[in-house]
Amino acid sequence: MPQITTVNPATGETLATYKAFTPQQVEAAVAEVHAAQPAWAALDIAERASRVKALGAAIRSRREELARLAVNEMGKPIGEALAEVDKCAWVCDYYAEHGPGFLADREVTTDAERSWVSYEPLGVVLAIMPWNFPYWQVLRFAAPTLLAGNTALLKHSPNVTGCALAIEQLVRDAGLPDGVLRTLVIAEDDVPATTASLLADDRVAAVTLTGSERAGSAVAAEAGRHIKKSLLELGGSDPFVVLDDADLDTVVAAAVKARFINSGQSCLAAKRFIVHEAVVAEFLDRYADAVDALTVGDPSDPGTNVGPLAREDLATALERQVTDSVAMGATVRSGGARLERPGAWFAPTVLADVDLDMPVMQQETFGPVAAVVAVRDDEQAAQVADATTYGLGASVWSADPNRALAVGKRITSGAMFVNAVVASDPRLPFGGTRRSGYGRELGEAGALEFTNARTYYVGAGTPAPGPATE
Ligand SMILES: O=CCCCC(=O)O
Repeated sequence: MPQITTVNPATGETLATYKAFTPQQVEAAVAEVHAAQPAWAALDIAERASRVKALGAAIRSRREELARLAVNEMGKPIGEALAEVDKCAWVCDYYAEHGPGFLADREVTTDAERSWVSYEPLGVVLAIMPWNFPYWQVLRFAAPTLLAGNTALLKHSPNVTGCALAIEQLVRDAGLPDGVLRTLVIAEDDVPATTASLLADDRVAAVTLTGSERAGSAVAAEAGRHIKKSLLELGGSDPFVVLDDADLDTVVAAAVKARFINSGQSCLAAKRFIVHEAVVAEFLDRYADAVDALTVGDPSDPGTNVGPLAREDLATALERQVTDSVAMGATVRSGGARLERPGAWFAPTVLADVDLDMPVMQQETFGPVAAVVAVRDDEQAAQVADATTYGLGASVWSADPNRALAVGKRITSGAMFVNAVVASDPRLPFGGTRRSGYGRELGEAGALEFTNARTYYVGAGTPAPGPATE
């Protein structure tokens, strides 16, 4: 049987080897998760909420250990790994408290004696998840989706197999019934065929995927073939627009955070910095200095700001995007190249003199690379910000929030932030438009996403219940 070997991207050293599931093991997991769903859904929602709350507590109780596992498997700096674990516990608490209200029946006045909408689970949901936030991406799906009475099959990225198995164990430790969530360990080469057969299986009702456009398109096509619901959370090339009245102290600090979180490997990181020409020179000087001051190094050291990329192929792809853009005329203001050390390292990079047709503007850059482009006015800022196939997040910075909003409203995105770094929040819906995907996670929308909004209608002419007449 194929094996999965996890590698520490900071050192290139092997961490662990896992046996991939046999087809029989996959079948057993599907059968278990399918069999568990009706009983789980039949529990009172308050009971399911208390189990989701317990999941949050289980996550908190293993905070350090979980964070270290993510550091080792995908190179996330430890401070960010701890914050990710905390956010997972928060999303469990949030849905345990608010989910029952979101999922409660809603009475609707019609011609009926009584009519209402009930939010009922779809069944088994397949979750295909990425390595970049190995816990958060799973928990933000799982907390509301399980609470709604669904069960889940998790197909995680092979490079974070340890994290994937830890999540399954946490669900067990928290006392959720067996089979509410199972992790499938699938070797990379077997993923397309296994996914296709899972989506063809009548026991699987829906799929959610966070990942690349290529994977999202293939999975959604397969789900569509079988008339199954899909949710796609794909890439992004978020604009960070700086107007000429913005406070540069605030903006420069925010621009560092917005681009270099998770060593630049985030769908909703700002990637294109669109700066008014009146302030672009000063912005660039200060931004390049701030980026040069970042500590790049051992991700297990609390002082580290930027760690390695999660895999060698990611570093190679990023290097190509940078060198091709430089060949087309971009100027390197910071970094600009791989770092010569074992592992998948790329220097925090700022590129100036960027044009719209360069790879760093046309494609998603999944690593620590910021592209800065100058614009002459608000009109051009909005146009350049919107000149992308993506539509995940966007931020606009100005001393005048109304001016920023006027620009922001002309940009297509799932989230528009003014004078704040784009970030997901359990209380607010999260998701994309255009090639960033569709569907919403988090907030009330996330609680309802994998439910059947079922209409109940009891006609006005319904005879009152009473003894049967002959
Ligand atoms: O790649 C996507 C990252 C999403 C991170 C978040 O939800 O905060």
